[in-house]
Amino acid sequence: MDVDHKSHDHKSDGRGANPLVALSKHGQSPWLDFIQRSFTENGSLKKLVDEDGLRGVTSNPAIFEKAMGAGTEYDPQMKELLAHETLSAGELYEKLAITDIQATAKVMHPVFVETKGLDGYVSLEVSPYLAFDTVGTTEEARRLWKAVHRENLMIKIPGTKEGIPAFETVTSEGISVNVTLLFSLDAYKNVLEAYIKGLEARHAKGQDISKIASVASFFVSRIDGKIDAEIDKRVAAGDKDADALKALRGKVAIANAKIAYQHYLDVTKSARWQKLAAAGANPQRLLWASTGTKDKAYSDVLYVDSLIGADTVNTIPPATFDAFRDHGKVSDSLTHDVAGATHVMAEQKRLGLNLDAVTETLVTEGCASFCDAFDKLLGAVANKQRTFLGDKLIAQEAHLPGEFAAAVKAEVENWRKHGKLRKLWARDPSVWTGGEEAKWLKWLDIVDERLAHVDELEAFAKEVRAKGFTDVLLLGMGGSSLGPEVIAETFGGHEGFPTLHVLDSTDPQQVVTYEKSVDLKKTLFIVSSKSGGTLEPNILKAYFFAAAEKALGHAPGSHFVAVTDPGSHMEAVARKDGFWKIFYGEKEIGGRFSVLSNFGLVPAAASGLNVRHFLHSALHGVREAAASVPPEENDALKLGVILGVGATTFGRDKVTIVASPAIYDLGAWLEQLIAESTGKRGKGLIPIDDETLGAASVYGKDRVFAYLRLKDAPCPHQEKAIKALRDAGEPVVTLDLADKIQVAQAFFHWEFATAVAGSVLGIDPFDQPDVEASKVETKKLTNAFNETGALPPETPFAKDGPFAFYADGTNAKALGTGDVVAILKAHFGRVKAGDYVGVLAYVERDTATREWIQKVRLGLRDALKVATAAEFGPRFLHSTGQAYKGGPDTGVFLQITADDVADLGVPGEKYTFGVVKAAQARGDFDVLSERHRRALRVHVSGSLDVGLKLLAEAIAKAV
Ligand SMILES: O=C(CO)[C@@H](O)[C@H](O)[C@H](O)[C@H](O)COP(=O)(O)O
Ligand SMILES: O=C[C@H](O)COP(=O)(O)O
Repeated sequence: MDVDHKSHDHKSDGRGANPLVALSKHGQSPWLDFIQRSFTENGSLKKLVDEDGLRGVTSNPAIFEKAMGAGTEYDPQMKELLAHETLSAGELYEKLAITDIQATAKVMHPVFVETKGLDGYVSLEVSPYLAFDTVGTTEEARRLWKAVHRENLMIKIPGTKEGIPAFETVTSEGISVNVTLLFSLDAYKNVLEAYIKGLEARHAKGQDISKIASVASFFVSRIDGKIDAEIDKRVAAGDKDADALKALRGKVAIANAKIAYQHYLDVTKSARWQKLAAAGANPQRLLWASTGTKDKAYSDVLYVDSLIGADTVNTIPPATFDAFRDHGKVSDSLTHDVAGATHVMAEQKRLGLNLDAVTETLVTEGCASFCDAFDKLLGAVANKQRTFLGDKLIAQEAHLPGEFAAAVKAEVENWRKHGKLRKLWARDPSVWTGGEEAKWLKWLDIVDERLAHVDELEAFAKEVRAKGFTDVLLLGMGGSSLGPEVIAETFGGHEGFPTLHVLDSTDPQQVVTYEKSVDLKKTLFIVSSKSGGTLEPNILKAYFFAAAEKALGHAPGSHFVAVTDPGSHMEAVARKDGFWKIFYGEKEIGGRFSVLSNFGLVPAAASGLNVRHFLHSALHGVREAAASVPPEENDALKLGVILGVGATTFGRDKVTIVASPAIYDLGAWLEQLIAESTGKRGKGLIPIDDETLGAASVYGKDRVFAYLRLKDAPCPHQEKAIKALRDAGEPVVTLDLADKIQVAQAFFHWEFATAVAGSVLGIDPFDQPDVEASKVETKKLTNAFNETGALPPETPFAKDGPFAFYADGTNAKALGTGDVVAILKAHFGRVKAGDYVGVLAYVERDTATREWIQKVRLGLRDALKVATAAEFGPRFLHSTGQAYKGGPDTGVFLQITADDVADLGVPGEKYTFGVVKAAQARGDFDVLSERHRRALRVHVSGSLDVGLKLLAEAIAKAV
């Protein structure tokens, strides 16, 4: 086509009638099967209307793919849109397409007016992903009809089994439709029937049916493509019917179309139709689509020349349009030799060419190829979008060894081919185990939802500031504390706002340390518990409520805020105690997916973080992971696939988190997300956080490194070590954050990746069966304490100096009764390649103990060449504890408990904080033992400092 706007060289230039113009004299309207922005804008389209009698335009996903997929024509609008809105690739595409459709509709409108609504249409197709979804198609048709808002629009709906009822419904609502992808006579008959029914329904309601137009797009050339190929195959194989078969070459598609037209004529003659016609109904014309010649042996205008008839449309691709202008032959070909067409149809049947099966395949293939084109198109849009947004987005780059990369590619393609990403967003639990997953997916929408209400959080922030609090002390565990902790550690203090502290321990000393670090009279307490029933936040609330009351000299409710799910026990407590405010969480979001809900946002706002800005960054993460961003371009999905495939195919299940110092605490949140979501039923990922990077030689072949780098403040040691790991062929995924605020984006990115990894692993990422198990064991022990005034007695299997050793029978037998070094040697001697060691310390988590545990774990890693986890109880129980108990049986655990220097009472309870912590450690240990894990507990008596020093020395000697 003269897309370059060259002058036409056709018979209207003095060499006779333009065949395109002549078509209308035979009742056929030539439409153009093509759209491109520049073609519309530069006047080329109008020229076709003026000179060639063009009377309509059609588009489809493949056409838009060609238009938008390459070049820069659409860039200015993309940039303009992205400057004002945060859009997914699908939303962006749709806006571009609608602009094109509206511009085209404007050019075609005079035709619409002139032909009194017979022609002048432009078609826009519903998403090809919806081809087998009646409800989705119906909704999308309504939405696009409204969004484009042009009387000369036709919405294109595929004529599949599912598309036809949608077509009938929207016809009855007054929407003009082009039913596409029709290959078989039967499907066409059903479509025409649906059209009539839709009109009848509307007419029965007394509504106008005269403004509805419709065409049925009957595909032609693709039929010959398939049938001819079969003919050629059989002829080449020496078929006995070779001559008869050859006689059908290039004939079946046209014969099929001619017979369809006969059906049209019959129906429009019927009394039923005449009744509608009398009420103003327009017939649904047949539109010949796929009319470009594919086989060079045929005339390049075969599918135009042969299909001319009254009340029909031919949507002609550009090259064929030009060819027809040049040498098309106009006659009433459609009704010519119908008997011959009937004979061809009978012959194809007799010769077993099986047109029915062919047309069925063509529908499936047609839908699939539009999906492929749409994937390509959206991929191109997503790519551009990423370029235009630049630094506003986290940049992800994966460095994977060849085999690993190939397996990831294959799994990503599997997601694309099976539309799994769309299923995930459609909350289809079959993405995981087909269980309860759909009930836990509100985190997918929470950013949009919270942004819509962000002014409430901003008002809260203002009030907190006005009240002059100096500190905010958040009391909560796991999902209710780790997000706030990342916010506190990453963003620090804000001028004029209180400092945020997060307490997630029952260690009496740690509770006291926090109490002393704040001014109780000027502290805002945030009691944070989704379920509202978790032991720790309840007893911490009891403790600090009493302490604040004492300090203030009056009921301290006005200094307390609760964040909890509606209807929880904590809500009742907050009401009873006159809390200043209660903020609600979403019941359909699990704790570890709750950071972008009020669980993260309320403490963020209270500490002065700009929550609007924060949520806006998170929104980029949401849009980047959207259903419309094809898997290959969808970084969050790819990250999940890398983690899942790494574990399932390559035994690389230790997700080693490396984060730049300024965002280091993200690892603590990630640990919970990854471990609690995936570590169950003997499978899962084991997150390894905060393990200072070593040389490649200290690692086994069981790691995937996730490097979260703050672009302008990377750590030189990490940079060097990561480079060395990459060079050594270790798998490394780097996520570059241009700004700390992108921690918000990282939250969503990882939530999404974790959900995807869960799917690859074949588990439900939203439950936590083994966390519950140790809560139950703990409860039994605290109940026993309340009844008897003591925890049930226990006997060590060995003792050495300040150390007493505990284990279940099997473990104790394996470890013997030697001295501390011998026992530890036996314990760590059980570590094999691919295992990990967990050091689980139930002591105060402070600088000294953190340094101690780091030193110990690095010593273990370097000596044993395995991954190590360094955790503090009871905090990790609500985090990695799930995977240690429920995940792969590759953990070797050293639990450390100690005498408490001083204990603290829990108001209203017999037990103390010390008792609770001891019960938690024992509950944890009991479940580890029950699961036959390799677990040893060492209890340190006397001075903790001395005990830990001796223990470190013993460990060093043992390995
Ligand atoms: O369905 C309509 C118009 O209603 C067309 O846009 C239709 O999609 C196209 O003609 C075909 O997809 C083109 O098919 P083909 O030439 O690639 O076989
Ligand atoms: O991760 C969740 C923790 O177990 C705390 O649960 P919660 O928010 O219901 O108190």
